[in-house]
Amino acid sequence: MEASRAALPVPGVKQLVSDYFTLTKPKVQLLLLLTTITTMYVAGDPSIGLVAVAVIGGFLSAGGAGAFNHWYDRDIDEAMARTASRPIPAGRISPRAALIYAFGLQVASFVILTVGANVLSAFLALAGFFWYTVVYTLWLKRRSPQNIVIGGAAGAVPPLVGWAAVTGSVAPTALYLFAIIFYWTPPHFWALSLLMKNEYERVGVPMMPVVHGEKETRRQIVLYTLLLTLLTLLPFVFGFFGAIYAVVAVGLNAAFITLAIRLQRNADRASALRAYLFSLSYLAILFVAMVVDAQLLS
Ligand code: HEM
Ligand SMILES: CC(C)=CCC/C(C)=C/CC/C(C)=C/COP(=O)(O)OP(=O)(O)O
Repeated sequence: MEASRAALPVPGVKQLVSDYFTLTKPKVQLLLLLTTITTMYVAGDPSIGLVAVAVIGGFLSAGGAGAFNHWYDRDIDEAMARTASRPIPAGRISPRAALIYAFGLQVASFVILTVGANVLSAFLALAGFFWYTVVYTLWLKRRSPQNIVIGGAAGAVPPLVGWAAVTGSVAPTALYLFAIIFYWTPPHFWALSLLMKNEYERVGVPMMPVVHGEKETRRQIVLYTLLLTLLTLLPFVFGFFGAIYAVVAVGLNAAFITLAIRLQRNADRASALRAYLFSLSYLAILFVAMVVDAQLLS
């Protein structure tokens, strides 16, 4: 017993800090927070202090949700090469500590947003946390190939948090931004899921390519990219944004549709990877274009 305990690696402080940071899914957070910050400048003229509050509050909430996801999925993460070295399956953080950390981060987020911004932004972040933990992670991820369509709504919440922090309300423009991320998520994730199909199949997660096949997944990617195109041009039609947004949106959508159609025709891994990587730039550039447009119009 003593011998096996002695054989376990004892993580140093640096490793531990890095592991707790990893639980928050920091790279995904970069894009989530970009959508929060840009939305705040579309909504109005926030102080740097308010932006900092929204960034910290948003990070803690989404980070708590990410930690919860690491906690619940530790069994399947252990069985997949991509995720086996994550802090919990690798044994560097205990499941109990991760779960306490997850709720601790969400509580901190609620307090910071309530005190530093307003209670509406705090409740919206809490709703995002609930949706990602309960609706996506606990309920849908292992049950339905529609998991990321419905569950993906959590990732679309950050603009609502940003908008509410600035204005104290949720206006139609904020709902449009929510809808854009909602329709962007399926092509973003399904392109990647084509590359991870075998692993998902092995651990029994019913992602689209596992349940309906790769051909149908590629068809759905084209379909959602077309829906996303229609949606991203609507704010322009309704006069929310001007010419700069329109030009950028048309260019981005043309590129995304081209990549989606190429993926459908070529059906190879390189095309799937290209579509996934482009999806990240697509969302970042679109949201930055909104700010440039909104700032120049005002
Ligand atoms: C249910 C919805 C979503 C699912 C299932 C999903 C899934 C994934 C997966 C599996 C990865 C691969 C990288 C990894 O292993 O962590 C990834 C990468 C990424 N996702 Fe998503 N995603 C979703 C929504 C979002 C949203 C809403 C955003 C931001 C607005 C986002 C931003 C990113 C970014 C920035 C990366 C690249 C991270 C890296 O390079 O490691 N995702 N996503
Ligand atoms: C406002 C708020 C609290 C939002 C939270 C939303 C949030 C953290 C979205 C992240 C989306 C994401 C990385 C999903 C991957 O989960 P996965 O379990 O399918 O991927 P994995 O296999 O890499 O763990």
